[in-house]
Amino acid sequence: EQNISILATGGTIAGSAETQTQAGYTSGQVGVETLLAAVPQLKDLANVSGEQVANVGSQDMSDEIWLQLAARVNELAASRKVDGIVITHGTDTIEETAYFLHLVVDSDKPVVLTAAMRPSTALSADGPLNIYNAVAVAADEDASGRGVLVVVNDDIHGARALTKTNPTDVQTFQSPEHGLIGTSLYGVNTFFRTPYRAHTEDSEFSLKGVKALPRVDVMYMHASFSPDLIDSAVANGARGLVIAGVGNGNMTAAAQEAVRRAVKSGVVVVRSSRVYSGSTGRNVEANDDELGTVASGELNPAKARVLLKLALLKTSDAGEIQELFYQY
Ligand SMILES: NC(=O)C[C@H](N)C(=O)O
Repeated sequence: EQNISILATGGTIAGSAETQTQAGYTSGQVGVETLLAAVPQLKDLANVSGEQVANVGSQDMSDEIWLQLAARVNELAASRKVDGIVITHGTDTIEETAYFLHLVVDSDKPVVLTAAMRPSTALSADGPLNIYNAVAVAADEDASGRGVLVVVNDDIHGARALTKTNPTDVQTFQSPEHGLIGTSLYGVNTFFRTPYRAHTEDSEFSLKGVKALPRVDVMYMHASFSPDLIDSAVANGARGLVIAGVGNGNMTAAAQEAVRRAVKSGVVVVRSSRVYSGSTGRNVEANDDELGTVASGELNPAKARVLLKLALLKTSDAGEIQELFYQY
């Protein structure tokens, strides 16, 4: 029998409300033992054990929790007694945590995140079956080597691809560029593909000796953007900035001037897009060669921020960081 460790971090999956039928609720209320007790069928899949790492709504996910979680995942994955790991998480930032772990976990054992859109107390709560499927994927040898996965609503997503698309819909997650890694139907898994970019064992990123991550801020572009926000982020210690640009990572002329100032002061600026899908290309409308900026490719602003934080642990050279954005 496979041994699966479950690390709980909070989220709606651990949320609770006063009644079964209300929209309002609080995330991160219920402990890991209660989550597991709601799915007694897990014993048919694997030998599971639970640990509470945090209990927050994932809007409060932080660098500190990421570092703690990554260290624990790497420790468990290195143990011969652990075959796979499941992490319960909020949906709001699951794509960031999943991509972070995708880059810093040094193991080919399955690491599977799961979540829910309805709190644990709701009518037709989606958490229990999601946990069941996540454990089934984590216990599946065929899941190994596919990077960090997110199992929700019968779908198996890759960490790099998935994004949340709706604030309330149970079917909120999509992988718009490359589609699903597979499906899990009542614990029966089908795999379609393996992510093609480098990850986990092949990733060059390591958190050994890292006590804190560099500050990277996201600037959301729109008509009449206030460029002083960029200067302010730099003055307050940002080492990197991600522009959530309009269209192909575009920004106002005044924002470009502020970006030039930021780059001149040694801050690395990545251009991504506020558009839901597609790729922000180098030198398309904005001239990255001339601005000294980096194009994010398919990474949305939140994920570009994750990669930039890790890249800045290695280098502040925009050219080298562009290469990392092509590779990961
Ligand atoms: N559905 C959810 O999990 C949303 C919640 N705010 C969270 O991310 O923790």
